[in-house]
Amino acid sequence: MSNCAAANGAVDALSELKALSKIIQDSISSIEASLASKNTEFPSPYTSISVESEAARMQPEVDRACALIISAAYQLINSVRSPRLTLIVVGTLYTLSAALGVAAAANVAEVLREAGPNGAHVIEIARASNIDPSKLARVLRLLATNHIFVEVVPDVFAHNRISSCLDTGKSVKAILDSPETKHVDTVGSVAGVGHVTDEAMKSGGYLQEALFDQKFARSQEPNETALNIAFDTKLPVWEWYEQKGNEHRRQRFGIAMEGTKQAVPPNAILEGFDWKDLNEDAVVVDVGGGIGSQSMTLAQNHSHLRFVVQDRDPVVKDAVQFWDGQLPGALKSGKVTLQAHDFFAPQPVRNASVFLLRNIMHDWSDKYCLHILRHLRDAAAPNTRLLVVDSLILYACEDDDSVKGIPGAERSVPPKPLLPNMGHVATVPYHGDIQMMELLNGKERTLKQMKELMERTGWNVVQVHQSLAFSAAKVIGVPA
Ligand SMILES: C[S@@+](CC[C@H](N)C(=O)[O-])C[C@H]1O[C@@H](n2cnc3c(N)ncnc32)[C@H](O)[C@@H]1O
Repeated sequence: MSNCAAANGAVDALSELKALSKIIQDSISSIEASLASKNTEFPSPYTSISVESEAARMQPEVDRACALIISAAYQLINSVRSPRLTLIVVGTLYTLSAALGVAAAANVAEVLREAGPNGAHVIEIARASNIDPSKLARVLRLLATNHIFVEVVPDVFAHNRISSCLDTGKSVKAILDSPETKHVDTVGSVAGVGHVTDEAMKSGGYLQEALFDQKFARSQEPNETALNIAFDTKLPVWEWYEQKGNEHRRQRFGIAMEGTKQAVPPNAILEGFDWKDLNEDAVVVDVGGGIGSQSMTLAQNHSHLRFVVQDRDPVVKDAVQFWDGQLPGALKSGKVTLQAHDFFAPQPVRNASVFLLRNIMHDWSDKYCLHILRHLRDAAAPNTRLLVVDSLILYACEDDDSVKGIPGAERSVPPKPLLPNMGHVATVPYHGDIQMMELLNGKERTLKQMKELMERTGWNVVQVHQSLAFSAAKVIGVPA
């Protein structure tokens, strides 16, 4: 058809399919070579997840090859599948999110772990949550069809590698005895599934209404969003979390932030910034630090640093349990301080070596980010550094206007015919972008947009650390 974009070189269809499959084949060969040289194995889809079994994927060259395979394979699927069918598949993807949410809420993963490798009949699985087995079977079958769980024989389900990540590690009895503390002392990825398949997905159902509403459409306010329509509230999400009846959601969200570490190399915060070069007792202020999951990783790896984790008062209270459980003594020793602080008020810490803002800028529209950054600039000493950790969004096309000249700002270009932003493998930050819009009128930004906000508030960008993963890119600023 003549009115389709002639983008990406517009080669003939079969040549494009061959180019994509060559990317896949070359990447598999590269994985094979890397693993042979390090004597490691690629994890089977039928083994449970563990830190050790993810070792292969943690090798940068394997990670890069996996990224190319994911993008090329997804592009290949969309090239060969009927386009009308693709729209139906994408339009009904919410059923997959809903099914995942049900499986997590019904503690299916914990039941199956306790049942062992042969799995369990759906009647037994459903008993633990007292839900209808025939309906649960359909939910699990949709998931198994999408490679989450395995249907071993009709109506009998067992774990695979992906479904094993839905396991909190707690016993079914412990969860049923205290459902409200299901996520406490877990790695947080199941809490993350709960967050995205509950308040986030439900808000997403009202995105059209929010974007076409005359008042909400161009709003920068955090309480004029799809979430406000979905949950019939006038409160911004943070205050809504603090309402009676929402305690479990607030606590789950805090633990879900700990879980975001699992979506990237778990120690991603350690990379791209010279933490070890900071002086003994240098103060890192984790602004809007949640329960302090990033500071926790830093404290566990850099014992010479001090941390002030700031957040809203109820979150700071949740944080005490987290620190006492994971790093006993840190609070008592004074190495770590938890502080209730509103980042729209003047910053009380004036001797910070680092102001860390992780997953904060993306929560807020430009108007509010400028306030946050100005308060930090006002409290900065000459040698204070601002470390913004967020996703950096790329256009889905080539971008001649991108930032140049700052160390780390240049991006490598993927082989054609992959999209310049790498396509599907980089999709999570784009999901996050829409999620920020639904929940808060926030957004993920390009490096150029981030740099502009920092410069308008007296911060010069001096270094960038790129990452395709969600919330793992770093932008480092110094006082101008
Ligand atoms: C997306 S979470 C990020 C948490 C943490 N930085 C991390 O990456 O794990 C955003 C945090 O900002 C906090 N927050 C929201 N409004 C705030 C405010 N006005 N002052 C301080 N913290 C706030 C929320 O309670 C939440 O913990």
